[in-house]
Amino acid sequence: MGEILVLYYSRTGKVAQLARLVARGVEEAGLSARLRSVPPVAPIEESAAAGRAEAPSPASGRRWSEGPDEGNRNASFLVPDQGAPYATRGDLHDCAGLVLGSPTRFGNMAAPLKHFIDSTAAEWASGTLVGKPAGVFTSTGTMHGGQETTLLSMMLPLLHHGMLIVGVPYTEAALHRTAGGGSPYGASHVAGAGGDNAISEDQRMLARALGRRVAEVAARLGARA
Ligand SMILES: Cc1cc2nc3c(=O)[nH]c(=O)nc-3n(C[C@H](O)[C@H](O)[C@H](O)COP(=O)(O)O)c2cc1C
Repeated sequence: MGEILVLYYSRTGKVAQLARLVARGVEEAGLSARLRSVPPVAPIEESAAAGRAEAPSPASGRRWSEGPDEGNRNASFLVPDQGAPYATRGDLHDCAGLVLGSPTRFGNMAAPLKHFIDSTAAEWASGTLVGKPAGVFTSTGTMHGGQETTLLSMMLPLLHHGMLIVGVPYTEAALHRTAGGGSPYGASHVAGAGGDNAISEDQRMLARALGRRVAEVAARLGARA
């Protein structure tokens, strides 16, 4: 049981890009990453929740790329994310650690991710996630639009689940340098009002550092590749 679940919601692709960077960090630490997303919520939920194809298997040797903007740092992502398959609650049972990502919405996590978390009462009751390491990441439109409140609020349900919260330490040099996203509470990106900002080198390094750190802690707790 050596996989780290990278579970996210993304509407226009920024959090999805961060998720792939986090997954790379997990693999740099020698564990596998399972990338999963959650469906949008809509008044008629069934129509919003059509299935997605199975993910490429990390076991096949494929490394997670950083997504469609590789080589185009100025790409705009104002299109619906076509990201990872939707998570099942079984993914929570399987994982050795969890990294949770959401866009910031009104200073908080987005409803689709909260909706998924609210469906995990059975896992809370049975202690499925107790003692497993967890980290969080987000993307905002603006610099002071609530990255840290979102990251902190995302930790709350993880603490209720008994998870061990892992942040990003200041021994990561990029945390001192970054002029945008990235914080000791987790990885982040400032997308800009139109979503046009590319994920900066420091933000990329910090997203990978978060994935590495969750994986390293999971390994110390007994997870094996
Ligand atoms: C309903 C809604 C609320 C938002 N609230 C905030 C906010 O409070 N602060 C902020 O900086 N950006 C806010 N944004 C912008 C998103 O956080 C930003 O575009 C983010 O990069 C989207 O991530 P995604 O590309 O993964 O969907 C909001 C966007 C929407 C649609």
